[in-house]
Amino acid sequence: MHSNPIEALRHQLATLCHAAQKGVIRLSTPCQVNDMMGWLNMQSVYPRLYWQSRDVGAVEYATLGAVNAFESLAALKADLVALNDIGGQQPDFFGGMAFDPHTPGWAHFPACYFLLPRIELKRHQGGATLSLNLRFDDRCPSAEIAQAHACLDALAAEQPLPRLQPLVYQREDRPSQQEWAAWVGLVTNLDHLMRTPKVVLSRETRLTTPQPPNPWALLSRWQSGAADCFHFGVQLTPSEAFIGCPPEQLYKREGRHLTTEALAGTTHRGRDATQDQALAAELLGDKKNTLENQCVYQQLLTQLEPLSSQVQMGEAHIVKLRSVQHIRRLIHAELHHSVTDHSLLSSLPPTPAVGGVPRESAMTFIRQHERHQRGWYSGVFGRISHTSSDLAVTIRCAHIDSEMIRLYAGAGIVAGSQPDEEWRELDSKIADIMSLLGMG
Ligand SMILES: C=C(O[C@@H]1C=C(C(=O)O)C=C[C@H]1O)C(=O)O
Ligand SMILES: [Mg+2]
Repeated sequence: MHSNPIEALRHQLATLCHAAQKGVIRLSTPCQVNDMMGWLNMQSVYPRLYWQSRDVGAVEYATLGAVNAFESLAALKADLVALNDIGGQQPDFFGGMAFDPHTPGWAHFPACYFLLPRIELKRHQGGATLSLNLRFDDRCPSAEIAQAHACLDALAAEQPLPRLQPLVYQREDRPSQQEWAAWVGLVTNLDHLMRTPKVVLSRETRLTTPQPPNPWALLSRWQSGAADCFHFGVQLTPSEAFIGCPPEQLYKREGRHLTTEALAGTTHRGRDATQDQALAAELLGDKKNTLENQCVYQQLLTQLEPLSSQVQMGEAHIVKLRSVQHIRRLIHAELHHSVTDHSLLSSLPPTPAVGGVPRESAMTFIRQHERHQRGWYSGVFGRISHTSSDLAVTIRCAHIDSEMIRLYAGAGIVAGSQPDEEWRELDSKIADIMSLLGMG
């Protein structure tokens, strides 16, 4: 990126008459960028965050710093209401949530964390825009302006991402395959199935390595092979990153209109088109996989019913990803006027795509058995604003720190689940990222 956009923002900031300002002020300028992650990787301001939704040609966001950060949905909601009362442009908030706020998660990841970025680089079909957010509330306005100046001064030029090197690592799975088989046995025990028809069990795969890869270089490669997925990355601090390419939407809200989906039920990809289609047809007709999907849509319909004036569900169809295929059903709803992102995020996650049915007894099983910390795996990540919100379920993801990469995968255990098949399903869910790590 050239220095002119930064100059342009400096100029706007210098001529801003802050005495007359209230709420969030956004200064923007057009700019040029080649590689959003190549830009992000060079910056020294944290948090560094990347988000791109799943739709074709979806806007890409790369953000730096935080004007505000919220560690509870209630605090975020209060702020959205306050800003809307002031009027004017309504900003985007970015962030995520852990799978289970009631168990200890990852050390530096709060159970809920959404931020209003200081700097936002946005790439859309027509080009790119660099924006600077300022906030005029009870804080000292001149300190706010000084901080904004300091942030602009810290911006560095984009550079190509480093090359990925083939990774040398030691692998350790938690649970082991043997423990996994025992858990699947417990969940598929008839008595247990009567009370808890589905539990999504998960595995943490630790890859210990002397030199972990650059998370942005890895995400960039991963993204290029995962076109039909969401793409996200976040570094709250320099030493840790959480990245992923999830195929699953938690929900998208445009005004009162909500779109969500039941994505569950899995098979692998075929060797050729004929085998691939045969596997897809088999998946759609399979009893165990149909049940996995049904558990998800039934629960979503039940939860949306009191929040909506109308709920509709589409036909079951197949989603083909690089290494797996899934069953999906889309759901549309018209939300009642009182329903906010706070209400949606308080009721929908964790969906039975990552938790189970009934939710509480599935969670109890998971809390009693899983010894790894899921943290933000199988949680939520995305963008929230007054007018529209867009959130993914954080599956197909990796946590990277200075010593290891942690990969996560889960599988819905229902009547008919076989331990070895479900274990293989876990492996196919991490196959994309494993091949990138091996290849360098
Ligand atoms: C839990 C994950 O995926 C979920 C489980 C699936 C299944 O068991 O068939 C399929 C998609 C998701 O609902 C994961 O990828 O980690
Ligand atoms: Mg499954």
